[in-house]
Amino acid sequence: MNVSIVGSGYVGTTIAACLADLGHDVINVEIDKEIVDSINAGEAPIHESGLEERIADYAGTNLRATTEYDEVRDTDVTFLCLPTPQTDDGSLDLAIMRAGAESLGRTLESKDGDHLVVVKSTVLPGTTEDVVAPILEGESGTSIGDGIDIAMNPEFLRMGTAVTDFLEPDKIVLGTAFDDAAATLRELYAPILEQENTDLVETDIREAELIKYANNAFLAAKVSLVNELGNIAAEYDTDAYEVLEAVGLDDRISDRFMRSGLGWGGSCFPKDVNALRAGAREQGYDPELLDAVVAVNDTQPRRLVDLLADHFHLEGARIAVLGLSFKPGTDDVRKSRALDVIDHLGERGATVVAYDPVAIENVRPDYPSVEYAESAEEALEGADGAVVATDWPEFDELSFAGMARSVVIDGRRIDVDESALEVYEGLTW
Ligand SMILES: NC(=O)c1ccc[n+]([C@@H]2O[C@H](COP(=O)([O-])OP(=O)(O)OC[C@H]3O[C@@H](n4cnc5c(N)ncnc54)[C@H](O)[C@@H]3O)[C@@H](O)[C@H]2O)c1
Ligand SMILES: O=c1ccn([C@@H]2O[C@H](COP(=O)(O)OP(=O)(O)O[C@H]3O[C@H](CO)[C@@H](O)[C@H](O)[C@H]3O)[C@@H](O)[C@H]2O)c(=O)[nH]1
Repeated sequence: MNVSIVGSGYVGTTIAACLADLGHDVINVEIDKEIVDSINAGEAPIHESGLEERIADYAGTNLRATTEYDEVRDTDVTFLCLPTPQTDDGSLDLAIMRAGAESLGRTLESKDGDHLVVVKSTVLPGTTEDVVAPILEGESGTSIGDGIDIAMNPEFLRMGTAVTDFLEPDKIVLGTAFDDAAATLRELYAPILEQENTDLVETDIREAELIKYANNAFLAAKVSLVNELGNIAAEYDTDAYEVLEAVGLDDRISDRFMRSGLGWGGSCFPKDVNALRAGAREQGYDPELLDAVVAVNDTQPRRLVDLLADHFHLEGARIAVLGLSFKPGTDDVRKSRALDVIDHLGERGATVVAYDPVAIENVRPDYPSVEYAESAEEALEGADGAVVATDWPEFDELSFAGMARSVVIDGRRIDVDESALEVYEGLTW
């Protein structure tokens, strides 16, 4: 199938490479020329396991990138993978979606033959049908259902495991209004749907939109609950990890998303939970539980810095921050909890020396006063204290020997030889 993908960020690039892997002819339409050049040169524009080799394999054959929307006309299906950020008040900002839909609609005005537009971005119920569809109709002069069809197909991949999550998902959700669109998408995803562990959910467009938010709200709430239980466990001087490992044996609860600590960050949970809260309020419902989910999450970085401050004055102290990305396996630092930790340390007058295996360059421009080290050992050298902000596997079994005082506060539960340290404290254990 000939597929175009508008927006080549974390999602657009990953799904383009994966759809090329499934044998489709794929073109990425992206306004950032650096990303376009990178893909066409066979290089991954982001750090994501399994992406580099796929882009290297398919670039120039069945995977291309361009800044020109015109090439969309040679394809049958277009996925909109554009950002849907939050506004200052937390509500969903659709400005980029609107602009992308306008460009796409104008392009489709001169297309012969049918075209399917699929919203992949995370959007609140009603957005696809009441915002995107009218723009497409207005710009193209073609009615939905009569030349252009529209569908909503939310994406559940995670950063760090994006390629395998896309190729081996638990479920594929297809929100459609017309049978033809569902049939086209079933054909596109056929190799994935043939897998035993992938469920197909066929539903209406608005339900598909809400499934994505409900999914993320559930997972974010689970981590916040686990963090609240962890905070309580620490007050009782008990180990939350032991407690929650036992709780997770109940298959109604499951052992996944049970890691307590610094909380959730990233480009999705924060903005999606906020958009759902704002959307609910707009609909006249007060989402008290989701408000609490965010409130618990917001307290964790400060709690971690408070634990450090119990051992010495932070004013003038040299603190190593291990990990900057919002989770291991990615260079994405959007809403990373590590940045909140750095902010709190800065407010209390500490000097921060930070290390991350891949994310430093994404932090440096916004945090010029932070010192950056080339290894964890270098960051720890001479430091008065250290905090673990991201659970990169390379931090397991790390030597803290070079520290001036080995006071280590762990926000992520890495493997540490506690006996070699003056102080080792976990945020929730
Ligand atoms: N990142 C994830 O893990 C993830 C997972 C599932 C769903 N989502 C959702 O997918 C959507 C995209 O997320 P992302 O993380 O890939 O965003 P991103 O910011 O990484 O990428 C978006 C890309 O779109 C490009 N762009 C902006 N305007 C454009 C235009 N008019 N035409 C063409 N390209 C344009 C940008 O330059 C950027 O490269 C969001 O709605 C997000 O919530 C993200
Ligand atoms: O037990 C856990 C699990 C996760 N986290 C944190 O939660 C955040 C999110 O982690 P994760 O969900 O693994 O990464 P994302 O890439 O943000 O993926 C989420 O957001 C995506 C974008 O919407 C969805 O597609 C995915 O299904 C959803 O898991 C990170 O800061 C993690 O450190 C914890 O603190 N404890």
